[in-house]
Formats: sequence, C-alpha cells, structure tokens
Amino acid sequence: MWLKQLSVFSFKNYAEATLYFVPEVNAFTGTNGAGKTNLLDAIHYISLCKSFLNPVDSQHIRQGGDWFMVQGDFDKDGQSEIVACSLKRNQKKQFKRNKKAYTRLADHIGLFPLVMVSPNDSAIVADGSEERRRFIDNVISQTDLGYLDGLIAYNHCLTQRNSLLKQAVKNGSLDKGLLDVLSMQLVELGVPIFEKRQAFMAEFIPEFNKHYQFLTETAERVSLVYESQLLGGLFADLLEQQLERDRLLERTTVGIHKDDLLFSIHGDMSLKKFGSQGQQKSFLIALKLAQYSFLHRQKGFKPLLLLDDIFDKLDDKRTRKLMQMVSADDFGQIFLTDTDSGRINRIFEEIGRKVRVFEINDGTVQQLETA
Ligand SMILES: Nc1ncnc2c1ncn2[C@@H]1O[C@H](COP(=O)(O)OP(=O)(O)OP(=O)(O)O)[C@@H](O)[C@H]1O
Repeated sequence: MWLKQLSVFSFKNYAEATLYFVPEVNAFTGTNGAGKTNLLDAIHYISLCKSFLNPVDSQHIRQGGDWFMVQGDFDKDGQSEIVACSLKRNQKKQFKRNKKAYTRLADHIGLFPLVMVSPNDSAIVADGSEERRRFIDNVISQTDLGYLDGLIAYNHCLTQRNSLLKQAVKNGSLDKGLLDVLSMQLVELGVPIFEKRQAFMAEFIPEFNKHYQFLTETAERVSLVYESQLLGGLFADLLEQQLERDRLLERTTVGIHKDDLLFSIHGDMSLKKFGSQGQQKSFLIALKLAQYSFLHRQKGFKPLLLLDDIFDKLDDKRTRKLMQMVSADDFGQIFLTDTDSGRINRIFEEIGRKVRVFEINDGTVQQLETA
C-alpha cells in the first residue's frame, strides 16, 4: 500500500496543492513554519480520520476560509483507492472512500495504517501514564476492531463505579448490590483488555529491543516493561481487597486504567530522569519502529511511515543508521520533513537510496529532482 497523490484545498496554510509521490522516500523541506508538518498532518487525516496535532477539526480550515478538503489516492494491491476528508465550518466532518461516505469513521481505521514519529512523542516519556496507555491503545486498535469499543465500555463502567463511590460518601451509605454489579462488569470488560495488552507487549518488546540495538549500535542497556496491577492477582480479588481504600478515596484504585509502561536505561535508571535527549529520542524512535513492525505483521502489508523533524537531536551516525534502516526492505513508503534539503540529498546519496524532495515555501510546493 502506498500513497500516489495527495491534494489539499484550503487546508491550514495551503490554498491548493497537489503532490505526486514515489513509493520509496518522499521528503518535505523548507524553513520553519513553511508547511512541511501540515502535509504530514493531511496524510494523517486521510489515514486515521483526524489530525495528529490538533483535535479541533475546524482549526485546520485555512484562515479566512469556511471549508477544507484533503484527498489521497492510494495504491492498494494495484487498485486505486481514493480517500477524501472534507469539513465545512459548523458542519460534521465528511469522510469518503471511493466516493462512498462512511457512516462510522471507525470503519476506516486500520485500512491505510500509518505510524507517525514526531517531536510530540516526547510526551510518551515525559508525561503521565495516560500518554503511554494511549500509545498502546492506538497501536492495538489499528489491528483489533473490537478493542476500542471494549475500552470505551470499560471507561463508561469505571465512571459509573466512581460516581457510586462518591455518592456513597455523600449519602452516608453504599448500595453494595449495585457496586457488586458494576465491579463484575468492570472485571468482564477489563480482563480481555488486559489480556490483549499483555499479548501485544509480548510481541512488541522484542521488536523494540531489536530496533533500539540496531539504531544505537551500542550495548546501552534499555528496558521496556509492561506494568499492570492485574499481573499481581485476579482483578475481582483486587477490587474486593481495595474496597475500603476505594471508598475512602471515592474512586476505583485498581484496574487496567492504571496500567503503565516502565522505560529504563542502564539497568534500572528512569529514562525520563537520567536519559539524555538523544537517548530519549532514540528510545521513542525504536518504540515507533516497533509499532511499525507490529502493524506490518498483523496487517500483512506495510503501513506508511511519517517522520517529522527526525534529525533534530540525533547525531550523524544515528541519523544515517535510521535512514539506512527505514529505507531498507522492511519498511514501505516514507514521508519525512527537514529544514535542510542539502542534508537530505547528502544522506540519501551516501546510503545509495532514492528520495523525492519537495521544497515547501509558505504553503506552496515545488517538486525537486529525484536524487
Ligand atoms: N488554519 C490555518 N490557516 C492558515 N495558516 C495556518 C493554519 N494552521 C496553521 N497554519 C500555519 O501553518 C504554519 C505551520 O506549518 P507547519 O507546522 O507545517 O510548519 P513546518 O514547515 O513543519 O515548520 P517547522 O520546521 O517549524 O516544524 C504556520 O505558519 C501556521 O501559521
């Protein structure tokens, strides 16, 4: 699967632009604020029905306009697949595949899988556990249609249980019958999610290690561990054991909503506290490349790989290694951004790979020679 053509109309800082890609590496170059990332975001829209940067769709309408459209022409097994996303201000987003509108956007997710590596990924290391759960959930839901529905149902049940615990404090008594029903539902919904996360991590961790070692070429020991309270006992028992604490804190303190990923370096030192910026970036890239390998295996075809501002904070050696790795056969079509077109040409010349470069300038696009 690869994207042959992308058109954007009245999208962010673009009035209108059409780009024709190659199935290998495509690079957007230009100064800061030129509109390079906006093009990656347009690709993200047609693949995953939303921006990777900003959840407010209307803010992607070009300033002064009242609609936008993004259209992509994919090649999937030799067949052309046209995906279009459009939005008129104050109306619902329209999403079409081969001119047919979707009733459920969720039906589109996973048809044109994509992995994005961006400076925003730093939140996965720096922020709270919610970001890391979001990462796991995003990966699994691109391959397992029921996963997201299960997670939504779990969160709904969790909200109900929490408000019952709150009410109990207010009313001075707890409806134990209702609490038991909600606890049972929470277990029924939570255990399959836990099992899916566990199975996913078992496949994912070795991939991650492989990519990190290749990228860094060092014996730099890093580790990635899946942490879940459910690893320490049956969910139903844990809920029972924590009941008094839950009543006191007026919320559910055990469950898959507390899952986390533990990132460490040099044995057991926290990556967040002790890793250098370059090490953190390498860790995040390895995480995303492992996501790529997982999706590839699950789908049976290669997802798109989007690399935003990838060279920042990586030394020359790691940069070259990374480009060598992603332009090899295990990876499919790549889109990347860089402020320096000279660097792109130099790196790809050195590693002997083809790249099509697009020079972006204030929302206009010029296709340069393919090196
Ligand atoms: N709705 C909008 N209407 C008009 N312009 C917009 C809109 N949203 C974003 N922009 C403009 O898009 C530009 C940012 O584009 P983008 O993030 O793609 O830059 P970039 O080339 O990736 O830059 P950098 O190298 O700094 O990452 C900014 O100039 C911003 O003002």
